[in-house]
Amino acid sequence: MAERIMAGEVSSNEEQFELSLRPQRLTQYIGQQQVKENLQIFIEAAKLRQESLDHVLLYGPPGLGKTTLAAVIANEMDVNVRMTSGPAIERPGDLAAILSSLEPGDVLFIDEIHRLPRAIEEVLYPAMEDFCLDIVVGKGPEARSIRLDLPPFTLVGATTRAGALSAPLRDRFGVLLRLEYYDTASLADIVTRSAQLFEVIIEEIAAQEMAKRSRGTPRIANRLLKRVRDYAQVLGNGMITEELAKQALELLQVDPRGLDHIDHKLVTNMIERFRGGPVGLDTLAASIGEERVTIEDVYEPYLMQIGFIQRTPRGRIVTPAAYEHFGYDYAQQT
Ligand SMILES: Nc1ncnc2c1ncn2[C@@H]1O[C@H](COP(=O)(O)OP(=O)(O)OP(=O)(O)O)[C@@H](O)[C@H]1O
Ligand SMILES: [Mg+2]
Repeated sequence: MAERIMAGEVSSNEEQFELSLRPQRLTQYIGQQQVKENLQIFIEAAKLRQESLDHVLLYGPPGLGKTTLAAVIANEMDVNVRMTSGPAIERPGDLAAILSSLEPGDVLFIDEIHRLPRAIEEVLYPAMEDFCLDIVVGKGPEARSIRLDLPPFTLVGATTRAGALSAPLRDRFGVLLRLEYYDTASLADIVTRSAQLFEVIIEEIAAQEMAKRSRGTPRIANRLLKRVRDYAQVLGNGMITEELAKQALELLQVDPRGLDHIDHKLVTNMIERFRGGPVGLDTLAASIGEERVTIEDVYEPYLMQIGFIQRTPRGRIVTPAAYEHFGYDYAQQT
């Protein structure tokens, strides 16, 4: 399947590209004002006390900058960051090895922390709480548990679904930060900053046009910039003007609200075949030939975020705003 441009998730060949655009310090990290203000205070306080920063849980939809922020936190604390993810840690010993290799104050970043197996989570509890590891040595009646001290460290966990985290794990984080979708102004700043890093000249209106279509997500904004830059080099003189940006975005089939052909298919299907709903998730999934979870986790959240689809006890419904956007007459359907 072709990679979807408007997906919030990272695509397979994108990591190097993203790395080159990552802000390093809090001042370069655009938007998320409240998150930054809180972090600034906690970081400063920890530094004053010469302690490690409290454990931090970052949660929010994909592509909003959780991984980036974890690295920024380490930079601001002047420590190293060690990056891993829930699915990558298979045995308790893997985690023990990582923990015991940390330097005092280091940041351990665990992405997709909700996917950590339970047995491994249990190794984390004493590590987070008392900076120690409980290790069982020997077998059978000879077995005994010994306690190993760890250097103080900061666990930064990231998840797209805070609700999927077990309560005991969630409770061990001192700082919970929820990343929000970005507003257009912040996204335009991100596009402009990235363009500078690429050494591409971009008109402010063009940056705004791209920002509006980025679904509140920096990852998508940077991805659109990359594509539009290609058009600018091939069709223009390399400069991204308003005119060129609009033309390129049209060729990429991204509409003015950041919706693509998949969103289009989902909503128009609901309008044409189900009179705008209510329609149950399973029925909807079958009608467009998709998995139920894909609709729930990937297609639907942004459409709900902009108020085009609503969830009701009897199923999903299409709102008047969506009728208008896709050129349907709402009055005629009801
Ligand atoms: N606040 C920001 N300012 C500037 N650029 C940002 C910001 N947040 C994210 N980005 C850019 O967006 C891209 C995606 O960010 P990142 O990989 O940190 O997202 P994520 O939340 O970890 O996503 P995922 O949930 O998929 O792991 C990166 O290339 C990063 O440079
Ligand atoms: Mg990430």
